[in-house]
Amino acid sequence: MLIAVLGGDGFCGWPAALHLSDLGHEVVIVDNLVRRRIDEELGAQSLTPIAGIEERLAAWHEVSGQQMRFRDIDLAQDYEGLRSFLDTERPDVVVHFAEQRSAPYSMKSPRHKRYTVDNNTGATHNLLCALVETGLDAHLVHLGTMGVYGYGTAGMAIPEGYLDVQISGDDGAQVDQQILYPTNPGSVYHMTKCMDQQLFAYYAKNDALRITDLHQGIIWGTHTDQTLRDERLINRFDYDGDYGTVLNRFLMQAAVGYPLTVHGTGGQTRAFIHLRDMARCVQIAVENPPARGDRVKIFNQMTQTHRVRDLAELVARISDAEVELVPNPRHEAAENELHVHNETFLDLGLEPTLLEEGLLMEVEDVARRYADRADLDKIPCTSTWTSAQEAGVPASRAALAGAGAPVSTEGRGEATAGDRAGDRAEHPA
Ligand SMILES: O=c1ccn([C@@H]2O[C@H](COP(=O)(O)OP(=O)(O)O[C@H]3O[C@H](CS(=O)(=O)O)[C@@H](O)[C@H](O)[C@H]3O)[C@@H](O)[C@H]2O)c(=O)[nH]1
Repeated sequence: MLIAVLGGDGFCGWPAALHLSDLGHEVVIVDNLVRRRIDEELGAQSLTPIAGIEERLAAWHEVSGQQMRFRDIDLAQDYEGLRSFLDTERPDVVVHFAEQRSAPYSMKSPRHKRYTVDNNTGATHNLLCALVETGLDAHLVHLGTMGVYGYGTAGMAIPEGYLDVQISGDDGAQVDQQILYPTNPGSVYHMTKCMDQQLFAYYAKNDALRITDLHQGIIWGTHTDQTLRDERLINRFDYDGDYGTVLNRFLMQAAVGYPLTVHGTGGQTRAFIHLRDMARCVQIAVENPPARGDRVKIFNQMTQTHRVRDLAELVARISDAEVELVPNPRHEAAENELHVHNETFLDLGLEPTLLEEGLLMEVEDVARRYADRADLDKIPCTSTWTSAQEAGVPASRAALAGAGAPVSTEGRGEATAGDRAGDRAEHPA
């Protein structure tokens, strides 16, 4: 198949593009390279030394014989460029990673909030509009987030996108309905992915576009089989306070002897997935498109749930690092449980990479190897969520945790630990 990978120079986009190319697909990367410019803006570099896009493509050609192509298009700003790209190339599949993906970055200032909304919503809507205008029946696979659901669940597992509800009808009889699970974003970034969901639902209904939305958890890891084949193919490893995700940050912090920065009590429970499972999930989604006229297909793309303080304790155990509880810069529930359905990918053959298997290798191979490139001043999270928070106004606990979710601020350690990879029914945390 001819596959356009939008955002194919980024943390998930690059390894996914390599994986699809390795399978023999013809891959065209579309990217405006803005993530590299944001590195300059923040004065923070990837821990790993990433090559320029042309060098990446040349290296991949050298080691694999596959020729990936690159087009520099800003999807949010250059509708005409995007439309004409789709019209000329006529890809079978469009994988859409081309969004600003950091929650802290999206909360830094009014400029960052507006950029994130304009960029993410603009890119997604331009893409949908251009697919309709060009009459292209390409399968659109979008990288969404588990964060659309909010993280508290009222004693139930989060379904894959849709919720069965019963409401009282006009005549008093119960009416069954299936609705999109109510969104409850925790940052401006996460809010843009909620807005994406509505755009997808509308275009699937109105124009019969074929769309798959992957509700992905937090990525950990850096390598895939492909990125390991040559140092010029190495993937990004973000550790800074804006783009570094929690487990990779802990691994890096352990490698440089920096106390592990647990926000608040560390009672936040989140969904996780290894980078290489992400690439495999994208492949599975590409190979299992919805039919024309189907509703948006939604997969929960996660394999394990973990509580932040449990991750810190695990990393501390294997590395002798210290754990430090720091004030939480975010407006989020201090403690939550998280139960998630993810049967669709497991049924389609995903074999999860377990934290227990990959963790040590990640510490040794990546974090320690490139530790001398670290700038410790970039580690603290300096982006705060609200001015009310700075002024000490308490957060609305119920709203933070999710509609109707009971939130305990006293129940540290009471919830069952969430580490059941491969558990097909659900992943209690
Ligand atoms: O040093 C740190 C960094 C983070 N956290 C905590 O760890 C949790 C996760 O933070 P994160 O930065 O790892 O993840 P998040 O901001 O949610 O965003 C990341 O994970 C999302 C999936 S999910 O979290 O929504 O499932 C993706 O959509 C985003 O693109 C990706 O950047 C939060 O409770 C945060 O307060 C710490 O305790 N210490």
